[in-house]
Amino acid sequence: MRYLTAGETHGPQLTAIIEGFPSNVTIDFEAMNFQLHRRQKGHGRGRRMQIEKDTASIAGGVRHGRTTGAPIALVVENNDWKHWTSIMNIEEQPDTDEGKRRVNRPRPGHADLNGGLKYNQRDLRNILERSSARETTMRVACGAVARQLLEAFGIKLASHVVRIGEVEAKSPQLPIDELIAITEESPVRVTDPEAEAAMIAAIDAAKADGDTLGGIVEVIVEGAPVGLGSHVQWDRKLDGRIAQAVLSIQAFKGCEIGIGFEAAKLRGSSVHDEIQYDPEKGFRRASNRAGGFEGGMTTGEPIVVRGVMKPISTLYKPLQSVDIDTKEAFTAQVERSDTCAVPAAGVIMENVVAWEVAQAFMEKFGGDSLEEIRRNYENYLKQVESY
Ligand SMILES: Cc1cc2nc3c(=O)[nH]c(=O)nc-3n(C[C@H](O)[C@H](O)[C@H](O)COP(=O)(O)O)c2cc1C
Ligand SMILES: C=C(O[C@@H]1CC(C(=O)O)=C[C@@H](OP(=O)(O)O)[C@H]1O)C(=O)O
Repeated sequence: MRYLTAGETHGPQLTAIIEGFPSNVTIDFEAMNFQLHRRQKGHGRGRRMQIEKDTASIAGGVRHGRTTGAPIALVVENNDWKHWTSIMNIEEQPDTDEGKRRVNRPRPGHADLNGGLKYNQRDLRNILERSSARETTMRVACGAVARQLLEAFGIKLASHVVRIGEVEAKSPQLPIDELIAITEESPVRVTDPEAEAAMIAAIDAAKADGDTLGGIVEVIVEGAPVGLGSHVQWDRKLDGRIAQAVLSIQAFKGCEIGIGFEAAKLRGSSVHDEIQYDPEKGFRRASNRAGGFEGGMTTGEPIVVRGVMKPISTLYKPLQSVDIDTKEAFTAQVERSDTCAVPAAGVIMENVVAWEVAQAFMEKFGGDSLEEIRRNYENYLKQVESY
């Protein structure tokens, strides 16, 4: 199972094609679009999110509400395109820099300069348009389709914000449905009201200073069976693949599985999860500091992944840069921008993790139709139960 995305942030639309998705999965369009809606929320986003009302339409691979096994084509239209039609004109460009809204003063922290040098583009907008996190709309749409397959097997995902700037939220050990219900109501996706107020104040203060903030989000996956991923080859280790997916989200610079970096400080006896056996439930762990992984395979305990997002690179009080034409020192270009997108990024992370788990699920249980996957899955569960 794989997918590719295409499209520019201010172009007409974003597109994705999913290949290898099984047949006979009922697609809940409302649930898919709910994920896109969640991605648009969160305190600290810029004006763009008021312009867009993201909904995905399906242009292939689904008939009468069910997948057919054919590639699934997804489209999200950019409402903002109407304001950018001449600037983004695909066939001919206006002659003036102003008409093109040319970018020639690269923003430190963004893809502008590296992309301009690498692709030999003197208008850095040609880099900006594709490097923008607008692209994550399609990653969320694909993840939202993948999680419908996971849900058919009782696998659920949730996320919450752990940190924004200096403010840390209490990390609750709540049942997953409760975590989902509370975070959905919070403008910064936390369950801790004190931290919520402090995070909102920190975002507002950064905005007032023309500055930005990053943070940490945690994703939890419940219900994944033991044995997704594999120890036998480096690129089959599911924890490694999840880390790659997380680090590929724009502005993500770190990823932890379970207690992650904390493990460096502790002795083995305080890190590893002791093994127990329950005649009813089978093999279990006394704790889950490993975050649901050993040897690149799921243990059957919840998967716990954290991602670190750096502060947004575009500053309304810009940092020092260089004009690529004159080579003179100049302040970086200012584009309309978010102050903090950590809450939205948590939703993105949830959906990219969903994709990786679904892909590993497909590798393990194979099958072209939902029925075939279910047979394989149930047989495997019997094997594990009688082990
Ligand atoms: C949800 C989300 C929203 C973002 N919004 C902005 C933004 O408004 N302005 C900006 O400069 N960067 C924004 N970014 C980050 C940039 O896209 C990212 O820093 C850039 O593509 C360079 O990639 P890198 O930071 O991974 O190296 C956002 C990232 C995410 C995940
Ligand atoms: C459009 C989205 O995020 C954008 C990500 C982004 C960036 O540089 O990554 C810059 C901003 O773009 P714009 O200048 O059009 O407002 C954000 O709004 C989105 O998340 O859908």
